[in-house]
Amino acid sequence: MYIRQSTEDKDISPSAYLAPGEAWMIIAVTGTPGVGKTTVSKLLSEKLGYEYVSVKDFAFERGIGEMVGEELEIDVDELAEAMSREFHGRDVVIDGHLSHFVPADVVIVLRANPKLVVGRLMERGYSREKLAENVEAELVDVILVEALEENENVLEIDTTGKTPGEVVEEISELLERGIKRRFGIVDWSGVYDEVLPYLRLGSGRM
Ligand SMILES: Nc1ncnc2c1ncn2[C@@H]1O[C@H](COP(=O)(O)OP(=O)(O)O)[C@@H](O)[C@H]1O
Repeated sequence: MYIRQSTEDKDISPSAYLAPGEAWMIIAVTGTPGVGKTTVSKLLSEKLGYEYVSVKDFAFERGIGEMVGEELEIDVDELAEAMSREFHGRDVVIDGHLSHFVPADVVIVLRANPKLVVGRLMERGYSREKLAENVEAELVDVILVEALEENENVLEIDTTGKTPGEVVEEISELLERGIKRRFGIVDWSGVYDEVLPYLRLGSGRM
């Protein structure tokens, strides 16, 4: 199991997100599929008056990546380059589980109890394998760890038991307070047994 680092909660002024002279802000919203990225990103962009951009649509429209079966496999370097170029000088909320690979002023990592992720992905008709892959990823903090490797400014938000509006309020408040880095706020080890039947090791295929 992933060994959690201690929570950091640093108070820094809001302007610390932006380099001197920059008046725009790029916010990346990432997380495991099903945690609520699209719902929260759209609401957040409305509240802030920012543009909303979906990584998937952006990549598809510009021919970044290639179709593998029914899925678009996105080249993250190409994505990061194209987004940096296009979003220079614009206020944007980027929605997608690859958004943390794009240069952003802050990365919001949404988290949700893996039990919720199971329910939402089953509803979407995910295959057993894709379901397992994603529930495991949420359980052991895969996206959070990647985001921390990619960006200094990472805010982890637990959406469990909250409405999308409450999540957006929490994000706005952290941004207003100028909090640049906060993580280590969830621990899913307690629900491991309950989601075990949905994991790859639970199906004897490890
Ligand atoms: N606090 C919350 N934040 C975001 N989504 C939530 C929340 N509570 C329930 N939901 C629901 O969870 C689902 C998340 O779907 P979606 O936003 O498409 O996730 P993702 O983009 O991460 O795959 C939606 O049906 C949404 O209404």
